Amino acid sequence: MAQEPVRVLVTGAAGQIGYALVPMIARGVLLGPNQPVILHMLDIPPAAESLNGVKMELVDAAFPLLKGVVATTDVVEACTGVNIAIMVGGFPRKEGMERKDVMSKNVSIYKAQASALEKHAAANCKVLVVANPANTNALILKEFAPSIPEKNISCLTRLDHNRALGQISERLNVQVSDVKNVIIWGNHSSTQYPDVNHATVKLPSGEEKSVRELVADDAWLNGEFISTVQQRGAAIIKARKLSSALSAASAACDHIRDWVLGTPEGTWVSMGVYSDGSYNVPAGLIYSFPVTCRDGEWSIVQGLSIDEFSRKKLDLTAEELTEEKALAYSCLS
Ligand SMILES: NC(=O)c1ccc[n+]([C@@H]2O[C@H](COP(=O)([O-])OP(=O)(O)OC[C@H]3O[C@@H](n4cnc5c(N)ncnc54)[C@H](O)[C@@H]3O)[C@@H](O)[C@H]2O)c1
Ligand SMILES: O=C(O)C[C@H](O)C(=O)O
Repeated sequence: MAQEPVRVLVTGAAGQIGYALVPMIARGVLLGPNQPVILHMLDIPPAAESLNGVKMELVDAAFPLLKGVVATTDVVEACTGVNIAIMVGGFPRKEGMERKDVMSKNVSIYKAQASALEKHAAANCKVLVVANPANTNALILKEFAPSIPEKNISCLTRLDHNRALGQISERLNVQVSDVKNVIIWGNHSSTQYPDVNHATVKLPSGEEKSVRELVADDAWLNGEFISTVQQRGAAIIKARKLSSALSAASAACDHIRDWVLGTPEGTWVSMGVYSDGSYNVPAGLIYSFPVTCRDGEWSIVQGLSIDEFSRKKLDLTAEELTEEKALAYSCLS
């Protein structure tokens, strides 16, 4: 029997992530090759013509899974009936800025769009915030959409997770698909903590070995590896004069696909989710944790050992998120 189409909202769809993301969604990268989709694309009036151009290209691409396109500058029309909302709309940082420097422009967008989603999205809509500062925008969206369950609101740290996998794969000269269970803790910012203490590599023999053992260079793992992942967004901006787009779009698809369809047995991924106090992270922050997903729900992986070095890093990034929350409220008032 033919499956009902899923309605997927992309805000900021005329921007550069949007341009990379919408064809991925229409090709089945988000929800699999058998799931039809209807795309809802939102942008602001100055971008309306460009948004219409993206719609024309989607029609011209004749994607078999794409059953309809709504391209609009009306937030209510954009949010109506959506099952998945990927919130990319906002302003990116430029070279030399930290992500929280775009806070005052972006948090107000998330306050405004929270109520449209709350009132008009389908029940149980899953929300992924991509726009920076991603954790704090997601928190503001959550606080101004109190009837959306907190388990349905997340932010993107999968890009950082994938960057960490990529760095380990290059260092060990192994396939990226054979590396798993890195963790991004905390904020999608330069205080995030990319942690390899539980990560493994599958060897050609089929045996799984710890990344720390295989790399055998703690100075690199505790130093350059961490700073490379933390600063990768800035390195891309320096090189491209634009922030990451194709890798961000791909990571957004990975995030939603695993959330909806489940993580493979024995594998976890990183998602920014509402803290319940696990690992002594203050409750009430949107913080990146290791999670597994099943039946459309994520759960934080419990019981991982945290050494003293890691503890300090988990706390530092939590402190930054607490400060960002206060800053966000001061921007809104
Ligand atoms: N979390 C991550 O891993 C990650 C990765 C890359 C980029 N980002 C962030 O994603 C955001 C988008 O990046 P980009 O490179 O696509 O930027 P972009 O400037 O190319 O596109 C952003 C789009 O959002 C639109 N927009 C602005 N205000 C809006 C509103 N109120 N409603 C709807 N649309 C609105 C703009 O008109 C523009 O078309 C930035 O904040 C960037 O920093 C996050
Ligand atoms: O770094 C940025 O500002 C863009 C994005 O958050 C990234 O990590 O690439």
